[in-house]
Amino acid sequence: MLTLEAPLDMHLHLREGAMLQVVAPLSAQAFAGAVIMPNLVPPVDSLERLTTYREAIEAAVVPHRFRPLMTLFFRAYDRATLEAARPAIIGVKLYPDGVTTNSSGGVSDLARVEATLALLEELGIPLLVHGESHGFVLDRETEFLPFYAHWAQRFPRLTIVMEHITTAGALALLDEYPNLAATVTLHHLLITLDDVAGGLLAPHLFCKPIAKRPEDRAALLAAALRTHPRLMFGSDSAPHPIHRKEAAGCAAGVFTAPVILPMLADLFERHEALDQLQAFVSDNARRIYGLEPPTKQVRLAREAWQVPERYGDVVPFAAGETLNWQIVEVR
Ligand SMILES: NC(=O)N[C@@H](CC(=O)O)C(=O)O
Ligand SMILES: [Zn+2]
Ligand SMILES: [Zn+2]
Repeated sequence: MLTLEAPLDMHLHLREGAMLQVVAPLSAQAFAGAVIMPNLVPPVDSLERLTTYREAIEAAVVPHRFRPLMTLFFRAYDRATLEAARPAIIGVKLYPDGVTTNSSGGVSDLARVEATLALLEELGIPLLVHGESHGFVLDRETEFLPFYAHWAQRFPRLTIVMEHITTAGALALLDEYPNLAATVTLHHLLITLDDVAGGLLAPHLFCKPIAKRPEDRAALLAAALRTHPRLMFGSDSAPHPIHRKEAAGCAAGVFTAPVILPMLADLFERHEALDQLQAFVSDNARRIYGLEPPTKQVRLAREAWQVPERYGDVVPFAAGETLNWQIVEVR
């Protein structure tokens, strides 16, 4: 038996409409809260849109106790806009233009964001970043690291979260600047590029940033298992309908929401690190963001269950596989 207090998913895509209705309850059952990504079409870039979206999420998760921690899509907002939004958001999410799903209209010139970063620093609003360049696909995260380093230095009181890191290099950067934090996904602790493209092409494992080399995975896993104090769990669960995944031109995103806590329990158990899971899935995030999540105890037991092949028209990670752990009680 394993009990987790207020697990948090610090990077989550819930979408809108029918998809929201299918996926939101899955996260809301298992987690006390989640950081909700703003890359809708059009993006969540005003307080009005954000409020409407939060209300749609709250309606979709009834009766679960679940706090959506909202983010605004990065724009060159003025001070008044950020001050008004501050009580309603956990941070502002920066996407370089076109680097990932629904990121068009993101930042096209990273040299021109600094006035906004200065405002975020002054107002105490964290900056969350999809940190990839437009370079060669395996080098994109590495090529972005100098921007993180530069901003961390230039804005020492700004909390900068490197979202879904996939490389040993990004992890190393964490130790250089105390105002950097990072999220890591479940799938990047488990798979490498070989799982995506080394055999038959696996569209349901295709995501941005793409899974990297075995040594990157090993470094990420080691940091998660010993729970690096500035590393948080963020699933980046990113559902797409099956016709967008099993297609010429496969959409990027892995849908892990239904399997996260059982698979994390299994992974941490296999590495004799179950005692570290609480810090990784909750305590670190609470400390880094200064969060007080709703109380929620999630109990898992070592009982086998089979992952469904589909949730609506979305194929989950580990579809059809039998997992060793399952959630047995939520209080
Ligand atoms: N990770 C992904 O591959 N896709 C995400 C966007 C993102 O987080 O970059 C999505 O919204 O589908
Ligand atoms: Zn991203
Ligand atoms: Zn994401």
